[in-house]
Amino acid sequence: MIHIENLSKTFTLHNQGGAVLHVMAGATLHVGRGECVALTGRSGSGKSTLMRMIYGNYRAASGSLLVAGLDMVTAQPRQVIALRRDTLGYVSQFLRVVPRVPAIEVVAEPLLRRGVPGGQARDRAATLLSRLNIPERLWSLSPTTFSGGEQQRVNIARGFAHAFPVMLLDEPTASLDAANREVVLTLIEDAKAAGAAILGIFHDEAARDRICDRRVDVTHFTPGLAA
Ligand SMILES: Nc1ncnc2c1ncn2[C@@H]1O[C@H](COP(=O)(O)OP(=O)(O)OP(=O)(O)O)[C@@H](O)[C@H]1O
Repeated sequence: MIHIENLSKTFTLHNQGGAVLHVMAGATLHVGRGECVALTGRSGSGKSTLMRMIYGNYRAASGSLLVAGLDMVTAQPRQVIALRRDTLGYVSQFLRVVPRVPAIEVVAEPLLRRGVPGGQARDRAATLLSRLNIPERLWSLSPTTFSGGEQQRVNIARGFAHAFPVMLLDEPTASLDAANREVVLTLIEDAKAAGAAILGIFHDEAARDRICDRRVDVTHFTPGLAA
């Protein structure tokens, strides 16, 4: 579902005399259905940059990057939007909170956007919020005032509301307590069992060992650092 061949990335710093940074070269990686792959490598090796290229936030300089058959190097914005609506999910580390939107709507939104009827979407959102131990009295409130951990759990509930065939996870268990960490690991295992292709950054080594089938060390794709 994710096919990456010989991908490279440069950043041009226009505010610093046009300096060009070569941050990635020769990146090659494949993630199939029902597989979970962990990106590893030291800080600054390019894990987040690779995830952002896969999600379509950064454009690669050269090489090939296919997500569910869509070529992300040449894709049009409307194709990327459709891919993100139906096929490619991204659980970022932090919730981007829209003021005044209740938590249950935040979680239901990916389903509503796909045309799932409101009642059904909110039922699914309620199930996830319960599983992630968000007290029901908070569901009708905006997550802006929630604790850091509560916001993270709302973010995870939102990320798993629709069963995306391809998922990117950025430290999904960071700073969760043991009970909620277990819930999240089970959600990931269920998504895998349902055939999702998952790529993630997991500093939680025990979590990585439990759910990931393989590791890819991004340091091998870092110019000047490659082993
Ligand atoms: N928008 C940007 N503009 C310029 N350079 C960038 C940009 N984003 C990332 N970089 C550079 O690309 C390299 C890889 O950064 P990246 O954030 O992908 O590393 P990482 O492996 O995710 O690190 P960490 O584990 O610390 O989060 C770094 O040298 C960083 O400075």
